[in-house]
Amino acid sequence: MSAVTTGATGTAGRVRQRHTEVVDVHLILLRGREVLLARRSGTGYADGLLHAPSGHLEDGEDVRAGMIREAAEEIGIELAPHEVEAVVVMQHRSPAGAPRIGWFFAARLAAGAEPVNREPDKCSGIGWYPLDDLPQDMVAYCRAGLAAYRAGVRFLTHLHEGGDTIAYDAAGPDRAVPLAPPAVSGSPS
Ligand SMILES: Nc1nc2c([nH]c(=O)n2[C@H]2C[C@H](O)[C@@H](COP(=O)(O)OP(=O)(O)OP(=O)(O)O)O2)c(=O)[nH]1
Repeated sequence: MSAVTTGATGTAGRVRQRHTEVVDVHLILLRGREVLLARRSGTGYADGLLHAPSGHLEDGEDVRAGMIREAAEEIGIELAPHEVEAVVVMQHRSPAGAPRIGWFFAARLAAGAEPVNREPDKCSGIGWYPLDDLPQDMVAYCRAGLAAYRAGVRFLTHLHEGGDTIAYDAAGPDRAVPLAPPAVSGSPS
């Protein structure tokens, strides 16, 4: 059996470009019914907006290891593998960007642990916000990811169209499209 390579010629002689996507990971760190959010600053993407602690997967990294690495790098929280649970997978796209695969992991703040802003050059501050009453000044897809988590929706797309804003806009179109019924009805514990 021959290997299929990017740019392989299809049966009709058409060159099929294999699609690739960046993978990013997002932490839903919970303290009771509050979630930790970080205000982006000086990064060139979504600056001024609240976002979950997050980052890009590195080459060869598994998604859970990437989440654990980002949590330590960005907020100084050391998580064991059994402490993080994959809760939402979302294909998302910025208004001017390419689609990405975003994984969201939930974790509970351990007793005695205290997150700190480890990347003040990229983040102007971190804080706790009510999961049931999320702030408006957020990255829209991230807010949709948290709302999906609350609703028990595990899989969704959130694909902006040109002209949308990266920021959540309560009056704008809702780009969240669930791909399966909620796994659990009601709020997660
Ligand atoms: N930097 C960047 N992040 C984006 C874009 N679109 C988009 O959804 N994101 C998301 C993915 C991640 O959740 C988050 C990026 O976090 P980050 O800038 O802290 O990434 P990182 O820690 O991996 O750092 P780096 O790879 O950029 O050096 O924002 C984009 O165009 N640029």
